[in-house]
Amino acid sequence: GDVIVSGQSQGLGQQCSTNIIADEVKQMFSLDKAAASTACSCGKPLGMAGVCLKTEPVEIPQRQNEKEHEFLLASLSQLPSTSSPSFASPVARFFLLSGIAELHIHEELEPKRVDSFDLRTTQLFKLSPVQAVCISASPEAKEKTTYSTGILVQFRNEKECSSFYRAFELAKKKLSAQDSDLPNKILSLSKSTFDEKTDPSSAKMYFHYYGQLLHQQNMLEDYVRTEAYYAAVTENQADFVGRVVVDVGAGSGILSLFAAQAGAKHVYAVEASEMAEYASKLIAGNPLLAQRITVVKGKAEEIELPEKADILISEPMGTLLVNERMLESYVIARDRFLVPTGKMFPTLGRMHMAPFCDQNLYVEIANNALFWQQEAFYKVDLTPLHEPASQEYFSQPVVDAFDERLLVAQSISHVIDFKSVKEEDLYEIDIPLRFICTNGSQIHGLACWFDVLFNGSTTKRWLTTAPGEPTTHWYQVRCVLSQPLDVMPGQEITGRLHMIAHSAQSYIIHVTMSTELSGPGADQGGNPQTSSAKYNLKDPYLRMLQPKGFSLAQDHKPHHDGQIQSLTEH
Ligand SMILES: C[S@@+](CC[C@H](N)C(=O)[O-])C[C@H]1O[C@@H](n2cnc3c(N)ncnc32)[C@H](O)[C@@H]1O
Repeated sequence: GDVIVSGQSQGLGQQCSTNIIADEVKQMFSLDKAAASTACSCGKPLGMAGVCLKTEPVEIPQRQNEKEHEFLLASLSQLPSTSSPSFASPVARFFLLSGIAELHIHEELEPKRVDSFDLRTTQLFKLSPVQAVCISASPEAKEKTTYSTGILVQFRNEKECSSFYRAFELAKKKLSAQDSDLPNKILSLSKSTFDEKTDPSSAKMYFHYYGQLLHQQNMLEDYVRTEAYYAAVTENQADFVGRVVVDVGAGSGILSLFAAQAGAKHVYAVEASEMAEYASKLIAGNPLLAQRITVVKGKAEEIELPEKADILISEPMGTLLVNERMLESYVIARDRFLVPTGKMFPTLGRMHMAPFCDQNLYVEIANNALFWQQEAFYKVDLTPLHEPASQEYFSQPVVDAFDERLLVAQSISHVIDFKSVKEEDLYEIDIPLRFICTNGSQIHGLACWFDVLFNGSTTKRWLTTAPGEPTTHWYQVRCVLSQPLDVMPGQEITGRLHMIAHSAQSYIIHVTMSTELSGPGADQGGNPQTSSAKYNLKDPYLRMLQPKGFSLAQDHKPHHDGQIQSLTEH
């Protein structure tokens, strides 16, 4: 599914402490890699605040009622500071006692002088694979909800950084478990990967959207989508019979119900929004299946389940496959819950790209900015804002269903294998482009769409959002260039699609396309040209012709009678 919301949320109340910490971190450091280039006297590269720290993880044997994880550190100092390190040979120790979880820092040979951080109000931010900053609320600052104590940690390598990070998360998790009084072993951690990388107001708006039945209905009524899932599950019953299933982002619970219909032993329907309540209601209303489904309200990154899953089912796709950044939650759920030999439905996704020619679209976008060309708008000259307005319009990815005949080259694709992709791989997606133009025309930009594969043991099934196929609620996406390119038949176009994830659960997209001098068409007079642009996938231009564009797909009737409609097979 996809949430297409533009603009900022209003009146979402007070920011949570996570945001306050994140803001303070941003104020304390410019998070610019170039700033961290100098070296410490010990020869290690320095962090942005000039701290170098070595760690040697040492597991301390468990004592009665006490668990400790200890790290030997090379050096460490407080932030913000340019002063020399506050400890010459510091040791970091995670101290856990009933109801207390603290990070203790002390001098290696002088254990009595301890700086302690209460883990309830302490956050660890990874700045890079070998660098982290630890920010804590000082007691007097707590009332003012500001965070003032910080240490910057530079690790010798990724492994040591990860092991410190894991010990930190473990200590917080243990604290949470101690505090938690929830039944069914369901506990929420104080802070998760999701919270760390997501702007709270974006998350609030996102889960509010999915908490509404009308938006779940919107997805259920996309029969191309729903039929594809139904068919993939039903045709691969062997993958579900007697198996434990986790439905990641269950929404209304529809996929959990499909899995239970296919004979799953038990399904955990994990849903973070208020929709979890409705899912429980819907599932309870289907009593033959209900006894094999448990709704777990919470984020896939945070909830705990009593057993591992044999199969994950999910619909985490957004516009251009990756919008909403829910694929990351799917991958995290894989790492947390799926047995190593487990299956994922869907199993992989492909992004497809091709250059297109669409003069009408180009003129329409250019005309949107014409308003700002008025020289006497109530006697005010608006023209100084024409150029920025035009840039703004061209920075919106266009979402609509277009005629496949507008494509001027064979598409290329980029595969994301959900079974093996790392969560971090989705933070930045860099795709080299190379096309051979089939006809001479103007190129107005890059068209993109996606498909996903359900690699069942019995049947392989694709769900596609390609132009020319029945339209889905994802439509297609086009990045329009303000400077079109002229091409000859057979001419080569090269370039790059570079997508960088941001905390509002979406991506900034950079597109560069160039015509080459070489190649068969080049000798027919084409000039080398380059055009590039930047788009925010969070802020699309919704250009669907009908309010429910995917009604084009209504020839795929809802499934009522046990018959499976035939869908596109690749
Ligand atoms: C695209 S909808 C799919 C709903 C349902 N599975 C279906 O196919 O109709 C995605 C759902 O996942 C939920 N969701 C998104 N991120 C989540 C996360 N990290 N943990 C749990 N639920 C999440 C959303 O609230 C939303 O209901």
